[in-house]
Amino acid sequence: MNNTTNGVMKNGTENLCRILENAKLNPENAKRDDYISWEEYFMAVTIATSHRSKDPATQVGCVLVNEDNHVVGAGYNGFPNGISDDEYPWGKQSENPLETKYTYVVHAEMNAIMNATARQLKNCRLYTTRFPCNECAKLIIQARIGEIIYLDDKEEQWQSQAARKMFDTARIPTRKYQKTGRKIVIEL
Ligand SMILES: Nc1ccn([C@H]2C[C@H](O)[C@@H](COP(=O)(O)O)O2)c(=O)n1
Ligand SMILES: [Zn+2]
Repeated sequence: MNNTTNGVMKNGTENLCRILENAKLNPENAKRDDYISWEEYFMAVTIATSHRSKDPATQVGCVLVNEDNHVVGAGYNGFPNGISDDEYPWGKQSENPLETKYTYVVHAEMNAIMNATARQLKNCRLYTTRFPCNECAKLIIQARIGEIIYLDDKEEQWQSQAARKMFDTARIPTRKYQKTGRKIVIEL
C-alpha cells in the first residue's frame, strides 16, 4: 500500500486513524483486548516460580522487576547450592535444630536477590507469594528495592511484623496484591 502523500511520509496520526478504521471494518485486524495486565503477569510468574520449591509444606516464589518492567531476578525457597535435598531435612519440628529445614533453607526473596542478573536492584519491585521475613527484609532494604507486592501475609508471625516495622521505617511501600479473579490455564 502506498504510504506517502505527495512524496511525504504520512504522519503517525493518519496511520493510526487508518489502522483503527481498518479494525472497525474488519474485526479480524484488531488486537485482542483480554490480555493479562503487567500486575497479573508478574504475580503469575511469581506463583509459577514457587512451584520449583521442594519444601513439602510451603512453597514461596519471588520475582524482581525493574523500572522497565523487565524481570531481573527470580527465586524460590530451597537449600543452598550443592546441599542435597535428599540428605537434609524438610521437617519442621525437632528438639535438635540441626534436624529442621529452618536451619538450612534459603528463602525465596534471598535467592531472587542473589540470582539477579542486574547488579543494581535500586527501585526494583519485588513480587512475592508470601510477605518477607525480618532476615529477607534486611537484604531487601540494603538492595534499595523500591516496593514489595505480596500475595499472602502471615501477620501473626513476629518475623513478618519485624519486617513490616523495618519497611515502614525505611519508607519502602508494601501492598497486598489485589486478586482480579482472572484465571490462566497452563498445560505443561
Ligand atoms: N517470606 C518467606 C517466608 C518463608 N519462606 C520459606 C522458608 C521455609 O522453606 C518455608 C516456611 O516454612 P513453614 O514454616 O511455612 O512450613 O517458606 C520463604 O522463602 N520466604
Ligand atoms: Zn525470609
